[in-house]
Amino acid sequence: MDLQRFDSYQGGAGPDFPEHVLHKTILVGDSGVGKTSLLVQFDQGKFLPGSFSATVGIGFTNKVVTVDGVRVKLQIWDTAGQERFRSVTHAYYRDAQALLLLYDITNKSSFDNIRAWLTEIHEYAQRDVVIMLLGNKADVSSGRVIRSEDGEMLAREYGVPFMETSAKTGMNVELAFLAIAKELKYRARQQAGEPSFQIRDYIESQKKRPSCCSFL
Ligand SMILES: Nc1nc2c(ncn2[C@@H]2O[C@H](COP(=O)(O)OP(=O)(O)OP(=O)(O)O)[C@@H](O)[C@H]2O)c(=O)[nH]1
Repeated sequence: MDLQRFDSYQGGAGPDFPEHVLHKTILVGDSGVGKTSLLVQFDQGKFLPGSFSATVGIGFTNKVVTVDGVRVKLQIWDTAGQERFRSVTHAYYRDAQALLLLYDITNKSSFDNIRAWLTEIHEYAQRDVVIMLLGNKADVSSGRVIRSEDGEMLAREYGVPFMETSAKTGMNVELAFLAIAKELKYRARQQAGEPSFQIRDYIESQKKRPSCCSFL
């Protein structure tokens, strides 16, 4: 999919947080894992089935989410997963506040490559960047080759939050971005007396698991 710059602001009433600041969030992972589809599902609430058209270059969508009555502006960058675009993508890591790292539960090499992605992220991104690991295409039961437990184990090893998502059904898609927004809001504006926000606990308490797929 060729990307253009397009804005879509949504969100309820409430004070902006912080004023006019866009929180840069980047979607990364191998080609075909579903980065564009995840963003389209989050932004437009739909899934575009059909033949796969790889992203060329990089583009962004602005989106406002309301967390705890506060509007958080996310600027979500969709990157091309193909190797030939890697050097372009690296340049965008530096000022990212959050990275959603995707693999495809039906594609083993996309999971095996997660370690290499994390090495790149640690090399090019800020040290305190929020990283979340997502096992996408959780709606596909018959083609599953990566167990949810394997995703969880890898995420635990790297100390990052994890969940499975489906850009097709929308499962956990909103939650992934909401959790990022909550974490960024918490980091920037912790109120006196406010309990500390634990992103992994939050995700555990909210996430939905695929109703099929416990066979592996
Ligand atoms: N069943 C299913 N198919 C999905 C899901 N997400 C994406 N797909 C399909 O997987 C293919 C690749 O999706 P994209 O969103 O284009 O993948 P991408 O990661 O953006 O790929 P690049 O742009 O090359 O980096 C498309 O045919 C999508 O329809 C999902 O959650 N479930």
